[in-house]
Amino acid sequence: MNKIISIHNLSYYFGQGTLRKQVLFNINLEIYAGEIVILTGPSGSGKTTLLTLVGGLRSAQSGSLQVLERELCNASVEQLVQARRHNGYIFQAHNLHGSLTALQNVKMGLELHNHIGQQQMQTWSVQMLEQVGLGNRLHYYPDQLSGGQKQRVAIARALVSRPRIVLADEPTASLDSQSGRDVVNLMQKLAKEQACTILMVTHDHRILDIADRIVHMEDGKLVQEGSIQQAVPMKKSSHLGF
Ligand SMILES: Nc1ncnc2c1ncn2[C@@H]1O[C@H](COP(=O)(O)OP(=O)(O)OP(=O)(O)O)[C@@H](O)[C@H]1O
Repeated sequence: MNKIISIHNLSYYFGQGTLRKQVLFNINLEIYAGEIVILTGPSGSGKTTLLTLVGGLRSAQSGSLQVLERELCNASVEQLVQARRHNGYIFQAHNLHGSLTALQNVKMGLELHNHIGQQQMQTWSVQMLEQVGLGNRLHYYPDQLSGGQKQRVAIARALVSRPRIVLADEPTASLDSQSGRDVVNLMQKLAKEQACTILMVTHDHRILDIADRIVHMEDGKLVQEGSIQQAVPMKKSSHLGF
């Protein structure tokens, strides 16, 4: 299988000088093309930090983090911007622009891709909103949509550029149980159709079954497989990429 993300002895520190604090310790993990990997663990264990490093939203100081064969550890700002072009992001708060319609928000997902013409952007964005069941809400503003609908717009925005990797941080946290289930089912379906890899942070045990693999973090470290099985009920087998 094709390795999409390859992490070796990765450590991360926040702050400088006497305020410097290590939050990730020697992380080792491999993620393959088309996998859905869920990161779980207690609050403060480093899940979001790891997700943002993989997403090129910050750069790690030590070890190796290769995403699509690019080294992101100690990467420059420009290298991180380049790396982000291949990613779609979905966050807990949908982060839609309140002054833009659903369609305009989805088009923003194509903003970095300047080789795509206006007409193409329009067509792809409409098609993507139709795929998430919002073809009849193209011109609605976020305020006029339910929580689940807003999150579906966020999914459409993340996937419209057909990213190789989708990074999701607590995508169901603000949703009721049914909307949360609908949202992850949709992510799973679209990701499989587009053959993209998903790395998702969640505390929501109701959605763990969509994972091909569950990775558990504690105190900035990935913990062993045995501990994962004790920590979270799983419907599918899991293993760490050590
Ligand atoms: N910008 C920051 N500056 C300094 N420390 C930070 C910063 N962001 C996070 N931390 C610290 O890094 C550690 C890991 O935080 P992180 O947000 O990655 O954990 P998490 O597992 O995602 O937690 P949660 O489930 O609550 O979101 C925590 O101790 C946190 O306080």
